[in-house]
Amino acid sequence: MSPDTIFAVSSGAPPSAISVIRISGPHSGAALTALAGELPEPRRAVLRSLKHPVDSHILDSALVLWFPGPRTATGEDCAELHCHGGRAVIVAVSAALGAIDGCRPAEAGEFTRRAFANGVMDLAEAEALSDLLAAETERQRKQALDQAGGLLSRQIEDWRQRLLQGSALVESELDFSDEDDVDAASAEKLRRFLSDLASEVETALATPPAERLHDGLRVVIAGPPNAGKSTLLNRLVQREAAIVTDIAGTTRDIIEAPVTLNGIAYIFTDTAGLREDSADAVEAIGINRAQQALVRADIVLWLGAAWDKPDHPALIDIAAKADLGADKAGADCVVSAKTGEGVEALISQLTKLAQTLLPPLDQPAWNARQRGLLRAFAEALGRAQLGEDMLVVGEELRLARLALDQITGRSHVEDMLDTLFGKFCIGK
Ligand SMILES: Nc1nc2c(c(=O)[nH]1)N(C=O)[C@@H](CNc1ccc(C(=O)N[C@@H](CCC(=O)O)C(=O)O)cc1)CN2
Ligand SMILES: Nc1nc2c(ncn2[C@@H]2O[C@H](COP(=O)(O)OP(=O)(O)OP(=O)(O)O)[C@@H](O)[C@H]2O)c(=O)[nH]1
Ligand SMILES: [Mg+2]
Repeated sequence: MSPDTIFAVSSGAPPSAISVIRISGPHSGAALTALAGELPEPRRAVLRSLKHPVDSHILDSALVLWFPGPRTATGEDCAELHCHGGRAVIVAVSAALGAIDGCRPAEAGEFTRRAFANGVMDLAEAEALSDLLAAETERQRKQALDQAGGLLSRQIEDWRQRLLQGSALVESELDFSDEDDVDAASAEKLRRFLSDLASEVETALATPPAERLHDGLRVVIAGPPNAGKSTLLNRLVQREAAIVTDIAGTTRDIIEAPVTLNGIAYIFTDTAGLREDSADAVEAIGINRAQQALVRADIVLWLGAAWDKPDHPALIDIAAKADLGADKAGADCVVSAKTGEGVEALISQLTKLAQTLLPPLDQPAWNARQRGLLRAFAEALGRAQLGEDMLVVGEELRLARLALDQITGRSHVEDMLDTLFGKFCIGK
């Protein structure tokens, strides 16, 4: 049975200057003809009056495009109506489309789901497209655009091809195994081949997770009471996110403020001042939360004494209240949140440190789902290297390939499709 033809507003919320209504499916050409007259030349915008297919009253004057399949964004016949972006225009044109046989409004993510089903993009590319739509920083945009263009998928394809070569070696050993024992030299060659592959996967797993890039690096500001933590937070996020007073113990709860600096997304966290002897029950709970935040931090901005520094691999040791001449030997950064002195230098140190904690540009960024499958891939490769029996080795290589195929969605992904495509907006 041929699929429905779907349509939706693919541009932003009305009212807007222009509204793009996308149509995809086997009746796209008929729908376009019904509203706009004869089909224009493929991929050429033409100005047409859109008319209601039943009573011929004019709905809008619009630019329309015709994209015959299968070389289209969804792999199906597609059409676009670039209408005026008023609500009533959209309602009228949508009603006219809905009245055409076989046409119905699209569900969230349904265009992209069809692109995936028709092999226009694989699952990793669809995930990256979702990231691209959510991107708010320059770094997120670059990463998602590269990955939507196949950066990660090409890596998977390379590994997959090499895995197939490994499987072919195993097959040829199995073919000859009745003549002789498995040739020791070729078994060794296979092992080396697989261990090279496994070490590349380990390198990929050692890169920082994609979530850090998308959710923002967690920067925790910590130190004793009254150190100037909340003042620094407010300075960094350029608003009064936290209450500042000269009373020690002002901040009690965790205060989170998302901000973008130099194209990198952060979540800054202000915390209660750390002290051992708090008599106040509320403050004591706050201190406990501060310690938990420190454990989860990607980066710590430390405003306390050098000897009291928490043990954290990514920490910037700050001498605060520089305008008071406050001095701290060996500090990484001297800052006055009050006057702004040293704040630029702090931000550039932070940027440098952040670069080391984010997935490197020009390399795939692996999300939690993909990392889980990479681990399964690496484990199967590990077992294959240990296998003595070529039948066992062959089976492990098959499992390894299955893990790769789940990353790109070649197999076994039905259960995650609704979750992924449901995240898209209608019209995508
Ligand atoms: N107006 C409009 N703008 C848009 C989209 C769209 O669908 N419509 N896109 C929707 O997401 C994005 C562009 N993505 C697209 C991806 C592939 C094809 C496509 O037709 N690909 C064919 C032919 C390419 C060619 O002519 O060179 C192919 O790859 O075979 C079109 C749009 C962003 N901007
Ligand atoms: N002169 C000067 N005073 C500062 C500076 N930063 C903060 N202060 C003052 O120090 C006092 C405490 O500042 P806060 O930012 O509330 O300190 P805090 O570390 O958040 O304190 P708690 O929330 O109690 O742990 C306030 O009176 C601030 O105005 C600074 O750079 N220079
Ligand atoms: Mg505070």
